[in-house]
Amino acid sequence: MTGLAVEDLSFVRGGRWVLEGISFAIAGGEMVALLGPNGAGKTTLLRLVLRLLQPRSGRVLLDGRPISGMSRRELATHLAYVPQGHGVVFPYRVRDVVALGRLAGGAMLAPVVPVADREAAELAMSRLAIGHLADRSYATLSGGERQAVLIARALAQGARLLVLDEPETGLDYGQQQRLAELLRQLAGEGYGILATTHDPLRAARLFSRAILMREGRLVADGPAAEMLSAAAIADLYGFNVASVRPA
Ligand SMILES: Nc1ncnc2c1ncn2[C@@H]1O[C@H](COP(=O)(O)OP(=O)(O)OP(=O)(O)O)[C@@H](O)[C@H]1O
Repeated sequence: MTGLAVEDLSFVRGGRWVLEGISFAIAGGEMVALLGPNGAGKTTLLRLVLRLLQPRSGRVLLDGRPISGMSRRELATHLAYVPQGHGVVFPYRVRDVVALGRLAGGAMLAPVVPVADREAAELAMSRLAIGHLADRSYATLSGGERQAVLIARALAQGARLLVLDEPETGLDYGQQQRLAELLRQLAGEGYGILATTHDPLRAARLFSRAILMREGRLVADGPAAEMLSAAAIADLYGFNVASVRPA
């Protein structure tokens, strides 16, 4: 199948099963939220999908091919990662950070960035409406601006599956709305989207599907509005349903 498939994935860390028997698939056009309490294994799962960790058993496939047999370059043509914007910060110009997305796809480090790569970077910046930031230092940007730059970098990469780690963290309300609109548009164009989030009420509105994890296991997978009912949220995070306010 096209898209991402995770098959019976398990991972052991320090003699402890951190993930067990995780299976799901994401097709182009799907917007999938990954939720679960702290320590549920969400980051570990993303790192396995990105091949930054090796599973104890099971496998990850992209467009039907196991990622274990792909070169880094091939992997980057299928899948782009948007980390949290407040990680390590380099004092590069924004246009150079976005152009780095092209390097992931195998463009050569050259004194002059090839025209096609420069154009892909410019297109991605205009898509995110950050052209005015092109010559600013990434280190001086706000959290929301950094998030937009990292998404532009992922789009410049050309991959059709986007994996985002808590993309709304640190964004104000307006920026959250703009991010939501952009993700919807991308899904409408056939991008597959997998994002971790700690906000089930927003996830229920924004995402078409939700995957819920607890203690290293997948406990539910289905339409977001259905999976993230007040009762389901209370059960997942372990508190009284009466304290969940409607969205
Ligand atoms: N580097 C590490 N060394 C040892 N244990 C780790 C390490 N990273 C994560 N863990 C443990 O693995 C388990 C899964 O962690 P993971 O970070 O995947 O969870 P998470 O769902 O992403 O949590 P959070 O919502 O807090 O980010 C947890 O029990 C965590 O303590």
